[in-house]
Amino acid sequence: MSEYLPIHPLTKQAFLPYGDVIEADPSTMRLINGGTTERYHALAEPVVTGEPERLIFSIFRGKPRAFPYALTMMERHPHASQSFMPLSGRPFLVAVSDDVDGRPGQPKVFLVQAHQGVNYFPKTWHHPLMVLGEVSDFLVVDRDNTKQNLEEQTLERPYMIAEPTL
Ligand SMILES: NC(=O)N[C@@H](O)C(=O)O
Ligand code: NI
Repeated sequence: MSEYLPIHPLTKQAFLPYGDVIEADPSTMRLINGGTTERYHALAEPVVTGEPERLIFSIFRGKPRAFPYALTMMERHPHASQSFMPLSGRPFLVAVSDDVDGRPGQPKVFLVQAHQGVNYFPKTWHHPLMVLGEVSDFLVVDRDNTKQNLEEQTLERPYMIAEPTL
């Protein structure tokens, strides 16, 4: 029987080794436009290395995952960050791993609230988008020419995720 992984709330601190949390953090807020707009400044920094140094915006329309869900693989993007910001007002799941001699270690699972997004650092092992409940759209910033920026690895053993209580 595969091990069930706990689902953690997403916090900046907990996600620090893996990427940025994109949310309206009051400590980053600056009033602009004559006080009519709150700018939550520099929440994450998209990065790209290696030709073509081209970051693009895309929309991912993801289908919901069925639970209990088996994590059997992880991926990473060596040459760029990758960010996901929910557009459909629903939470989603992310799973990330430390790198262990070039392979993904045991995944950590986080519940991302509808007002939060994530920006994976380059080379962060993560599972492809995991949507909850209904088809959901996400604004994605990552590197063009994804085929040369994708490394996938099967996990040494599968891990299970139970359906999160929202
Ligand atoms: N392959 C692709 O564009 N998507 C994945 O990178 C993902 O993290 O969902
Ligand atoms: Ni990815």
